[in-house]
Amino acid sequence: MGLSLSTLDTVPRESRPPALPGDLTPGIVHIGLGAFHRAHQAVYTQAAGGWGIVGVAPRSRDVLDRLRAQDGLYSVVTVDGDGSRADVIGVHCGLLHGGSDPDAVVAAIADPRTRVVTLTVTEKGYRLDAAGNLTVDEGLRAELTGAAPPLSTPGALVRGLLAREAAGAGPLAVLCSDNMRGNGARLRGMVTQALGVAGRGVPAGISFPSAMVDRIVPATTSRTLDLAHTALGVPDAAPVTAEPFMQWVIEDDFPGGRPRWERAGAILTDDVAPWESMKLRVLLGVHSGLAYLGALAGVETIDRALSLPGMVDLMERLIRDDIAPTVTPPPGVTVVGYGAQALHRFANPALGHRTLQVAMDGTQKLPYRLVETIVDGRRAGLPMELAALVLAAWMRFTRGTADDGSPLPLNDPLADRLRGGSTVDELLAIEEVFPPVLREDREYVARVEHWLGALESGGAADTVKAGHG
Ligand SMILES: NC(=O)c1ccc[n+]([C@@H]2O[C@H](COP(=O)([O-])OP(=O)(O)OC[C@H]3O[C@@H](n4cnc5c(N)ncnc54)[C@H](O)[C@@H]3O)[C@@H](O)[C@H]2O)c1
Ligand SMILES: O=P(O)(O)OC[C@@H](O)[C@@H](O)[C@H](O)[C@H](O)CO
Repeated sequence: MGLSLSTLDTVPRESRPPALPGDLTPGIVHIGLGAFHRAHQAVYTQAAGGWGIVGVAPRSRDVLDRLRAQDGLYSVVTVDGDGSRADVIGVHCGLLHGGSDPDAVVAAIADPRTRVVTLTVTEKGYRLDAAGNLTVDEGLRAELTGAAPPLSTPGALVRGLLAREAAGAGPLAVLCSDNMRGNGARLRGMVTQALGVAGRGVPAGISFPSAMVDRIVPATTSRTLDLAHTALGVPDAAPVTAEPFMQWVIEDDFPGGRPRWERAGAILTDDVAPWESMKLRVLLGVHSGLAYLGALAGVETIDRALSLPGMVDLMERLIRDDIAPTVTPPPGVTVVGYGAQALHRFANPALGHRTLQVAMDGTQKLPYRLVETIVDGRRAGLPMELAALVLAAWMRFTRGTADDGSPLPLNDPLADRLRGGSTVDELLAIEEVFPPVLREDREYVARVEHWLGALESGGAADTVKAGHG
């Protein structure tokens, strides 16, 4: 017998949730039942108390079926060098599959009890280009105009918001929990454009707060299953692993009300921007650097990439010399201190966060993690030397082989175009990723070419060890 309501009383008391899903009011519809939502927003919402989440799996049914078999229960296994603990989360009071039952998703968004819709659908799920334009093909147009079932995220949101308006179901906040620059404004832009295709405007009383979300949550592995089983005494088929650290900074704009997320330490503010740019440029810029350099060096996990000789020094210099001058931190925080904390978190050996997981979807991630940093730094007259190395590492990564010749999978929506583009200029010409000002900066292009050459001739490990081009 696995984890479920009927076995919960066999689970150690300290691991049990404070309330059961059936006791909660379904005030949130969350789209994207991935690992991050389950270890972050669900944890905050459980601690807030009273609010239940209707979880929507937009595509694959795998996690949904596992959760349904467990009455919505699963555990978060928090790991660090000192050991692990498991906490059962019991906050999902409804579970829907968007792919096979899109009408149920529309009905949930239109339900007057719903006051917040949240999303973790990865950057590509929003179907926006770098400039924030919605990519509308025939299929999406049919979804938005009601000619086809709303299977995509824009489709589900538009049909749900229109049904909600028709039902007079009241105000609502639509909250993005994905890593994206200006995520509230981008989501508002996406919904506005999508509604425009349907010939409609954004209904009154709908807000799109910005948020910065942070917790390292690697993909679940068999080790996660083992740790959860050991801690709970019963098998859990849907656990997630997470680091102890978690942070959520949210723009406090919830016209229909919200859970008391601050009970679990969330920061409610009127200005998320400094938190967001610090996280995207420092933590995620460095994360991507470790992922590409580490993958090229044949290193499987982020902590092992950080332990390559010279890597800590290189990342500290990247933060101090290249990234920090482009970031205005929130009051009371220093970028270098924040960066040191990020490096400490990345060094957690128990996370097993795979370099290839962090490396995926590079064309979606690089603009806000690295490219905008480089453009700002160059505009300020800085050399941006180590940022050029990270960019060169991504370019080298797109060639599809590690330094020892073993294949590296290129998991990216623009993969076809990347395989074709082999020179620095050809890659910098991908306008969805790079603005013209970067390829026009010939001195900088030469720097990137120089690092790419160093990576190709000497390999990533030796290039990092040397620490200079
Ligand atoms: N995992 C982390 O450490 C972490 C931390 C902070 C933020 N995030 C954010 O959360 C996102 C998801 O991370 P995760 O760890 O849950 O990944 P995951 O692979 O476990 O889940 C991805 C989710 O996105 C959905 N999805 C993927 N492509 C989609 C598409 N085209 N349309 C609609 N839905 C789509 C999937 O159905 C799934 O629910 C990340 O992309 C990031 O923006 C993750
Ligand atoms: O989740 P992704 O694929 O967008 O990015 C991978 C990681 O860089 C990211 O998830 C970080 O672990 C996370 O953002 C830390 O809060």
